[in-house]
Amino acid sequence: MRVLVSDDLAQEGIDILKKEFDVDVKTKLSEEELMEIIPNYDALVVRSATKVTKNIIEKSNLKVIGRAGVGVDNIDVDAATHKGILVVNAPEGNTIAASEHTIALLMSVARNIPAAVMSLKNKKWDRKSFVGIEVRGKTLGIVGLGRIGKDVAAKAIGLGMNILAYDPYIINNTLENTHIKVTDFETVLKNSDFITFHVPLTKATYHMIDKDQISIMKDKVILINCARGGIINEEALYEALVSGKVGACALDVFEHEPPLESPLIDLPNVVATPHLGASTAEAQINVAIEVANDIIRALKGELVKNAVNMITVRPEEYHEIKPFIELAEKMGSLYTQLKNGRISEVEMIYSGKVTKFDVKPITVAAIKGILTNMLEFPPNLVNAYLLAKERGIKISEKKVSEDQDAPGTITLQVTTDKGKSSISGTVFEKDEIRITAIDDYKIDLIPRGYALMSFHKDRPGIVGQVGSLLGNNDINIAYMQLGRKSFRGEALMVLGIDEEVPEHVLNEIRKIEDVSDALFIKF
Ligand SMILES: NC(=O)C1=CN([C@@H]2O[C@H](COP(=O)(O)OP(=O)(O)OC[C@H]3O[C@@H](n4cnc5c(N)ncnc54)[C@H](O)[C@@H]3O)[C@@H](O)[C@H]2O)C=CC1
Ligand SMILES: O=C(O)C(=O)COP(=O)(O)O
Repeated sequence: MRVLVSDDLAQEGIDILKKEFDVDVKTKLSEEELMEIIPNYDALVVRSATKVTKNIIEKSNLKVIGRAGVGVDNIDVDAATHKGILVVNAPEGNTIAASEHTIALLMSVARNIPAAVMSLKNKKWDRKSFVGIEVRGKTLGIVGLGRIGKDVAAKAIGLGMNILAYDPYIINNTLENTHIKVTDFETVLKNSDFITFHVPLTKATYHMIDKDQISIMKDKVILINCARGGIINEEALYEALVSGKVGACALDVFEHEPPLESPLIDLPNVVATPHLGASTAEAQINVAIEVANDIIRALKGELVKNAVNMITVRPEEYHEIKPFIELAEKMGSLYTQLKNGRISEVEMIYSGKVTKFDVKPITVAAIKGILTNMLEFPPNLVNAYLLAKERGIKISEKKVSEDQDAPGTITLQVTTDKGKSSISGTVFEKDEIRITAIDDYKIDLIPRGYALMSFHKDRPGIVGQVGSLLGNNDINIAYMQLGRKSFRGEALMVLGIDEEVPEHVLNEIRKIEDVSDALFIKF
């Protein structure tokens, strides 16, 4: 397999990848150049410089895109998901680097360090122009209280600052640090002397700071952006810096990088660095190793650690949940081999010990199984959910009987224009998976290899007739299961078989008196 690294990646990561795959490092490629070579690769590793556009993704045969860092705003994740390409990042390796850089920027602005350095290097001994302000006792507003935001808070508390934070997605009582006051956005903007941003660039955060937001801030507020250009509207910021409403700002990131034409960097009250937040020796080694290991896992089909566009399983639960994932996929596949009709709804019902897990990956596996027989290109765990939604299929899940000591069972219930039907399954000890019911028929089917299912009226002789037809065609029966709704009523026969059943044999079975249908199933 081949891996392309298209941005600067620490050698430690490249070495890990090279042990397993052919690795090419080609940086500073244009979109056209990348589009030309991308079909040759199974994996692409980037930082923030490469823009992984829809055009590139559509031309590719990639299985995984790795981001050696946190922000994935340079990758068209939707396009990747649609194509079933896994996106992974390395979210933990550069937290400290980014938060230390934020504090460095904060102190640089507060004490005019860059301008003072330049002045002295120009052989001036000017102490008057660079009188700074102390940060102790001042209020630092933190927008985005994730990994970096929290670490900045801890460091700023150490500097004696008061912290106001805004993050609508964190649960207040999960914060260990009681010195952080979590409040609403407006309160942070109105009451902070310094405001620092640690949110990802998304539709919701794009220009979250514009003219209106700046207008309610304290006069001479100091802004720090070490997260992403685009979070602050640069035009509005420029005006506010010129008018003095914003006293000063420190920027590590810009809407268009490099921002060499940006008038912002020429302003005296702007401290600017060229996207250095993650640029420490330690962080670069961390993220390179983190992403390289996930690329290896992804290309080997193993569980990845940091999936961006796939529901993942907690590593400590992986071994327990894995057989349920396999079972659900087989149940989904069995469903579409048995039934037809336009699917409008899929409901997954969980009971017993499986309810202790986050069951989303199991639901997605069932959807994958269903879609595999319906689509020209088989879906995977990355795009199955999206593809089902695009086809108007409503997906839901519920947990019933949460007795976690009971064996875990799953029921797949599908609604189509022809009605409702269901398949149930369970996992026995030693991860033995079984299909235990199809609609009202109770069975005990091992979903592996091949099976023949015949629907017929319960009467003596049918089993023998089917058996001899198979025997005459040299098809070996491994085991047999019978399920019936009532004595001499409708019945289902399941035969585990070692060979494929050709269509003409199926037709002969269908001609047997009282047999309503016969289907060959591949697991
Ligand atoms: N300058 C640099 O070199 C670096 C920049 N970054 C940037 O920093 C960002 C944050 O990184 P982490 O803290 O590791 O990510 P994280 O995912 O741990 O934290 C992001 C936080 O933002 C919050 N958030 C999301 N939308 C929000 C909104 N609309 N309003 C308020 N809060 C919102 C989330 O709930 C989350 O707690 C990254 O997305 C990346 O863009 C990260 C590393 C280095
Ligand atoms: O990790 C992030 O989000 C960063 O912004 C770091 O970017 P970089 O890898 O240094 O181009």
